[in-house]
Order: sequence, then C-alpha cells, then structure tokens
Amino acid sequence: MSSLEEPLKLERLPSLSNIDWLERFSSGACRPVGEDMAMGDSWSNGRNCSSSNSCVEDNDEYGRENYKWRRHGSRNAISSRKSKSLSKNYIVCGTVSRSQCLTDRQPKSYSKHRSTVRKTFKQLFNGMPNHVKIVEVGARDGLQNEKKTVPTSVKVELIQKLVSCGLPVVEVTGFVSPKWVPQLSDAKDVMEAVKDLEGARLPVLTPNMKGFEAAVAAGAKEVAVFASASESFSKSNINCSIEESLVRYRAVTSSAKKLAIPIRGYVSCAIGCPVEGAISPSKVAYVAKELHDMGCFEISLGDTIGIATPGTVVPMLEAVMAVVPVEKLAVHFHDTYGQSLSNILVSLQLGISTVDSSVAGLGGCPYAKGATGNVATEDVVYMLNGLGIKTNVDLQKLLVAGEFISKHLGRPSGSKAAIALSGATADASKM
Ligand SMILES: CC(C)(COP(=O)([O-])OP(=O)([O-])OC[C@H]1O[C@@H](n2cnc3c(N)ncnc32)[C@H](O)[C@@H]1OP(=O)([O-])[O-])[C@@H](O)C(=O)NCCC(=O)NCCSC(=O)C[C@@](C)(O)CC(=O)[O-]
Repeated sequence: MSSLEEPLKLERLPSLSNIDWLERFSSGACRPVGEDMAMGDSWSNGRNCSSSNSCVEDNDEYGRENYKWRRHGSRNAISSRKSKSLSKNYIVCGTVSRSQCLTDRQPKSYSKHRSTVRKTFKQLFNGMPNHVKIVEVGARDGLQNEKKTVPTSVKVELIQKLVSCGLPVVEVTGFVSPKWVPQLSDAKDVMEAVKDLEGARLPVLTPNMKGFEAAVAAGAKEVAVFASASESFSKSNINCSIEESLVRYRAVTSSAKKLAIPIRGYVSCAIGCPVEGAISPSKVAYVAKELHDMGCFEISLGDTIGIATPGTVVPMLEAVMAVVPVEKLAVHFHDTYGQSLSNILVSLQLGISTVDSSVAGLGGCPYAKGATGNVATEDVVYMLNGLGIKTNVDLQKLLVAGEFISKHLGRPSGSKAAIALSGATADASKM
C-alpha cells in the first residue's frame, strides 16, 4: 500500500503548536450554557438579516428581538404548548423556537440567567453570519470516488432532488479525464440533462482548457478550477506542479472572463496532504491569493483528507484571510476524523459564510485514499438551524434526496442527522 493509500497516522497530523488562537476565546467563552439551551435552539429567530451578513451590528437585538417570546404571549399561553409538539418540531427540522425550549423550565432567577446566556452567546457567536450559503458537492465530489458506475439517470435525478431542496449551488460533475476519473465520464450527458434546471447555480469542475471548453459546449454556466497547496497532491491529482496548474488556470479564467462565466477556485490539502503531512498555512494562502487574483470569485479551502481540527483550521483561515477577503472564502471539510462540524463552527466564528457539503456524507477523492466523505449536508443544515442561521434549505426534502442516493448505493446514509431524523420521525409518528 503506497502512502497515498493510507490515512495519516496520528504522529503525522498537524499539531496545535505555535497557535495563539485560544486567546481569542478567553475565560468566559468556556462557561457552560444553561441546560435549556442544549438542543437545536434557534436563539436568533426573528432577527433580521443584515446586509453585511454578520451578527456584529445586531448585538443590540439580542435583548430586543431574540427574546420576543417574553413580550408576545403570556407565560401561560406558552406553557400550554405541549412538550409533545416541542419534540415533534424539534425532530422534524432541527429547529425549535426559543419560547418552546424554555417553556417548562424557567428558573425563578430567570432574568439573571437570561443575561448570562445573552453574554455567553455574544462571546461565542459574535461575528457569525445570519445566512450561510451551502454549496452542495454530492453529485460530483460525492460520487467521483464510487467504484461502481452510477447511471447517468440516477445522477440527474439526484441533482433535480437537490435543486428542489432550495440549495443555492449544486455542483453537478467534473469535465476531467475519464481515464483518471471514470465515474465522471458521463459529464457531458449529466450537464446537458440538468443545464436548464432553475433555482440553483450548477457549476462543474474543469482541470484545464480542454475541460473548460467541453463544459461550456455542454451548457455549463459556471465552472471551478482546483489547485492544491501540496506539491505531491498536485502531481497525483492533476499530473502537474502547483505552478503549472496556476498557469493552466490563468488560461481558463481568462477565457471564462471573456464569456462572463464565473469561476470558483478550490485549494486542496489546505490542512494536510496524504504524502507531505501538515501543510503550512502560508502555502495555502499563496495558492488562494493566486486563484483570487486571477479572477476566481470564491475560493474554497479543502481539507481533502479530513484531518483538520479547529486548532489547525484557525491558523489556516487567519493566513488566508490576510490575503483574500473573508466573504470570498468557503470551507470544504471531509469528515474522516469526525471533526467537520466543529471545524465549520469555528470557521463561522471567523466570519466564513459559505460551506461546502455533500448529501448523505458522500465523497472522497480518488487520489486521497483513506479519506472519507464530505461533511453531510443534512448535518450542516441541522446545526445551522440549531444556531438560527438561515440556509433556505428544506431539510425534509434533503432527507429524501439523501435517502434516494443512499438506497441506490446500497448503504446507510453517512449523515448522523439523517439517520436520527428518519428514526425519530418514525417514532414521532407513533406518538
Ligand atoms: C488534469 C488531467 C486531465 C491531466 O491528465 P494528463 O494525463 O496529464 O493529461 P494530458 O494533457 O497529458 O492528456 C492526456 C489525455 O487526456 C485527455 N484529456 C486531457 N484533459 C482532459 C479533460 N479535461 N477531459 C477529458 N480528457 C482530457 C487528453 O485529450 C489526452 O487524451 P488522449 O490523447 O490520450 O486520448 C487529469 O489529471 C485529470 O483529469 N485529473 C482530475 C482528477 C480529479 O478529478 N480529481 C478529483 C477532483 S479534485 C478533488 O476532489 C478535491 C476537491 C476539489 O474536491 C477539494 C478537496 O476536497 O480538497
């Protein structure tokens, strides 16, 4: 087994040394939140979206808007909502209104408790976005590593289902070499079948001019190029050095500009590489800046092998944010070590508002063996619902899309939320 085929061993994982980020989350940030805040609690329901997509200027609203329930509706009226309906709401969408959460458990000294909770939220969530754009990559990143060919009709139906969920961006395929990634050899047919779908942007991967031209001919209106922060991974994934890939992508971005086609840029191995181990944040920042400077409207930072932790995500993001504006950045986590949601949370805390994910947690890169799927879209939506962050994604429909593809692949969903929600919904229906 070559080193490319093994996940990184513990001793080769990036460490937290030389990181001063803990200072950002000093003392009070670790205070436990009240018991009644523990579940998927939409503490910010009723808050208006600000144009900057940030919570910062909404601070005053914590006291006014987010605690509306105290002013609207008497305690009795609120109490009359049965816990049964609470659990049902909670189960179905991962969101429960603050009033429902607190109904039966208001302590006598509630106002003191409330102000402590408000302070804690400010400390923990200041700067988080009100709205997160989810970029669904299941049909491309999710399926590219599947050994058995997934029929084109299944891919098309999956994409249709994903678009109908309200996902704003659904990456549909890659115009890459069929010799390198046989699963995507039907890129042209998939693109032609979905190109007129409305309601979502439908980008495709293009590794070079040949891929770009084929994508445009098939009807793609948005494309993505993918570079790497690791020299070894660049060679194994696209058969060229980082610098050579940047030259190729300059040609692609310049052609795209002439056709007014938006281009997204990926930086793979943003935390670590299957061959080189830890990758320095400065290398990631360099490639991200190059992609941004050549005209990519958004740069997605990929933890290709899923080894990141919040301790390694923060220094990487700080380095990239020093050279590319935060609103142009997206995060792309694979869940090999089960760290994706915590990595996303810390990214949101730093102001990131675009998150890549894959329905049912599908995924893996053919050139990063051992890396598991992307973070599951259902899990991301569930967490964001719980934080009161809007996505416009219909979680119920997303569960159906996830079930559809999992059934086709003949294995359970990789989404914990999907598994729990389908079980819980079944139980709830018996109540
Ligand atoms: C980049 C290449 C093409 C270089 O591959 P190469 O073999 O060096 O290409 P070449 O230019 O020497 O050409 C060789 C043959 O490939 C053909 N060819 C050349 N280009 C294309 C094309 N676009 N589409 C179709 N065919 C193509 C070309 O026409 C020629 O055909 P032949 O004359 O032998 O019959 C190859 O290495 C490749 O396709 N790599 C893609 C690998 C890939 O898709 N990896 C997964 C996606 S990246 C990823 O998952 C990470 C990400 C984005 O999700 C973020 C993260 O998780 O971090």
